[in-house]
Amino acid sequence: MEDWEEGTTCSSITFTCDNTIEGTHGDSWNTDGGVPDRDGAHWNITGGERGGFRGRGRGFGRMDQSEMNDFRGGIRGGRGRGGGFRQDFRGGIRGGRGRGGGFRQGRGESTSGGFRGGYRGKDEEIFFEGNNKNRETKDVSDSDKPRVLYIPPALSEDEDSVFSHYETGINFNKYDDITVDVSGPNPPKAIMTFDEAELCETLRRNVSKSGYVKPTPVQKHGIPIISAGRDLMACAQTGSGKTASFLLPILQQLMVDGVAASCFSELQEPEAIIVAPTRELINQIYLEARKFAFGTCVRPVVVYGGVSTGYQIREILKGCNVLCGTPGRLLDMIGRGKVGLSKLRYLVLDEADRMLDMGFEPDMRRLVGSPGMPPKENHQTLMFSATFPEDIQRMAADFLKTDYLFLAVGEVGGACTDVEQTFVQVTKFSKRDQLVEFLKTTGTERTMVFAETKRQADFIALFLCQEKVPTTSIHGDREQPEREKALADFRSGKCLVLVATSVAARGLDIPDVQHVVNFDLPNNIDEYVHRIGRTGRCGNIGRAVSFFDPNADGQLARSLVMILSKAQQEVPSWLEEFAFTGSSTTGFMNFASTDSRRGGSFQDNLKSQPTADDEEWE
Ligand SMILES: Nc1ncnc2c1ncn2[C@@H]1O[C@H](COP(=O)(O)OP(=O)(O)OP(=O)(O)O)[C@@H](O)[C@H]1O
Repeated sequence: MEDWEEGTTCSSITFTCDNTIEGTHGDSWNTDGGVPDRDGAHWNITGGERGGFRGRGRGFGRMDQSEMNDFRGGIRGGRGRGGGFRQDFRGGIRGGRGRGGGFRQGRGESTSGGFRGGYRGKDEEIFFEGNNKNRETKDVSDSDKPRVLYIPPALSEDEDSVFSHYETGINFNKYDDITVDVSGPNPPKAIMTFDEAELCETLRRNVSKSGYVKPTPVQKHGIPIISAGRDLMACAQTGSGKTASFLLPILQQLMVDGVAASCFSELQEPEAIIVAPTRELINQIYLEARKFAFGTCVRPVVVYGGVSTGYQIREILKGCNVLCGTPGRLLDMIGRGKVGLSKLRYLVLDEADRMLDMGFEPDMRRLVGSPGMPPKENHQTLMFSATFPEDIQRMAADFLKTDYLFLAVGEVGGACTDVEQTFVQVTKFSKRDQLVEFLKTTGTERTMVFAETKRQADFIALFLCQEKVPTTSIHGDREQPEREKALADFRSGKCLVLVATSVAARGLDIPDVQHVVNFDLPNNIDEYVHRIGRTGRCGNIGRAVSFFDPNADGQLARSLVMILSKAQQEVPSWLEEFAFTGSSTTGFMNFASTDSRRGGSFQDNLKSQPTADDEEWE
């Protein structure tokens, strides 16, 4: 058995609203007396003296407001290991997390007042432990990466499930009115219909089975640009079909060239690599690729953290033409010699501005500098996002041929105009009540609630469960099976509310999300644009409600006013006043008006704002 081969799979846990958490291995998550850590020790979560969140027997719903809102100072404890949502709804909550990456705190250290500087975890693999029998016995210093055993459930091959999709909305045809600007030398002519794309028969059929009748603007322009062999930086609003705009021309070309997956090689050399910043997003892109490639000989594969490496290697070795991955796992596969780059023809960066900001840029440089990677002149590089700050555009040019095309559909970095944005002025102590009030108005409609931190997300989820709102949560401290289950429960409607950190802000395409609530506003405007873009997708109408706390969110006010005005939405007078007379005059307006090669932007301050969280992205 090779080093990467792992035998055991783990089961998922259940996160329910009846104040219980169940592990399917029979683990109890009752924190009475503390949560066992990986060494079998217990850390105390009950001691007020040690900053403990006084948990036992105390319902979250019965906390007073200052505790709820000030829990940052009141939670302590390192992170134990073991799968499951280490939280006791009766009051306990886990604290800091002991993992290899970033600047995270070690096990057993207090999170209160701790430095949360880990931008993203590098050593992303987590040993998912259902019980002690599965525990990794390797010396931690030898491998601080505990082995991941999780294998995702097998995907259905049933056509109905492969092609399941949601309907386009009433504003789908309004996409045609959006101004499109293509800059750069000799752009090819746009197509107006999918017929003009001259797709192979199977691809054409798959497009039609996906419910696509006519292309969106980014598809009308993006497809011929990619088919013409050009490099591309494309910016189009959230939910407007960027994924198909790169998948279709890539698959089309691979099919024309007769590319077919082969399992007769220990080294797989994909023709296309697609990278995205989060596990859920790359998995979604993979599912789209699998859908469009259905019934063809082109085989997409996905690799991302939190899943058994051995399982993913076996998947790659079955044949791999289009490899979708988060950067860490992708580089790992290349480093292990399972993936070769010499046949690479397409490199796609989805959420490209995120992939090139300070969190992922080194990995992207490592990827393009990997042995065997053809020089940029010999492959196409394609970048997509709804936001493209100028400084990132300039840096992105390093990865592109000099004659790349810049495609701007509507305002670069603008919010989706189908999302009605409202703002409620709050204090940090009134947010919880405001959220409950708001959720009373949404009935059975699906809502995503964004919180600043993982702990905040847990607290809100827990609180809403106590309020009998079926809620789940997704963030970087949840193990992969939990993350996948949370998304599945939200997608299926089992949970009407998904509380999330920024890990779910970009790209996720979940049907019928009618509302987004910014319980905490993000600290940069691009993230705001992506978050509210989880609703109002593909011509559907959505609503975003943001809690604006002047004490915390002042620096965002000017950018918000700009975003609202550009989306032709009403700007609350108090927000405008605050933006231009208050303390926010140094605010960032971190979006470009156009192709950076033309100059002239709305950027007051060109610094790209990193996402200020300690989130585990990939
Ligand atoms: N031409 C089309 N006709 C009908 N539906 C489409 C079309 N193009 C895309 N869609 C659907 O629209 C939804 C949004 O597409 P997609 O996820 O690619 O958006 P996006 O632009 O990448 O968004 P984000 O910026 O949030 O990542 C998906 O469900 C997709 O299947």
